[in-house]
Amino acid sequence: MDLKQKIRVIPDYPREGISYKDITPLLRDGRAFRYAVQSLAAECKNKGAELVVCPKARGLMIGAPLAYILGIGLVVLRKPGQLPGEVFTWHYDLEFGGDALEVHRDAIRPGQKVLVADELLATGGTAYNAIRLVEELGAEVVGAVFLIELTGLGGRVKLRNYDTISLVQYNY
Ligand SMILES: O=P(O)(O)OC[C@H]1O[C@H](OP(=O)(O)OP(=O)(O)O)[C@H](O)[C@@H]1O
Ligand SMILES: Nc1ncnc2[nH]cnc12
Repeated sequence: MDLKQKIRVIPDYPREGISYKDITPLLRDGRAFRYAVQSLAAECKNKGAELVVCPKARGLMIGAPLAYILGIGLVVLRKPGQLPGEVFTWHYDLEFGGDALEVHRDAIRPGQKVLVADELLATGGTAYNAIRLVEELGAEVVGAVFLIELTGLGGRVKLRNYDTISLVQYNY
């Protein structure tokens, strides 16, 4: 199945120069959605992962069904202030200002094998910091998995120490 046909490219959104990859048409096509997640699951089923960890909103749309198919747990990294229990906060710098990801302190255990999953890899800043957070808690990242990769933006180089998988590629 050609998944690119199910991804809508919107020029100059959310601002001029950005070529936005909109996955909502793929998500609402049941066959395409299932094919995409099953394909990702097939790529990472032999990694021995015990947990899928995904950053925030859109990562969850891929991370949750991936964890379900693999039969392993799911942990979501949230923006600060959105989790009710005791949290671990990972602060990081982005090109334009700072950001942070938060996780329940007891959600990721030392030594656990983790797949980091997101819907899109661009500069790799988000995935890299998700990985750093996971490692800070003593777990091991066995792969980074994405529905879409923007190959010209350097994400794969930033994640060069990790096995990086993507299903659909665009230059930017
Ligand atoms: O590789 P990067 O340059 O870090 O870009 C990729 C990230 O950008 C988007 O998230 P966004 O920050 O828009 O937040 P969202 O989770 O609310 O979708 C996307 O879901 C990735 O997480
Ligand atoms: N071009 C893009 N389209 C959709 N989401 C993104 N996140 C970062 N870059 C993106």
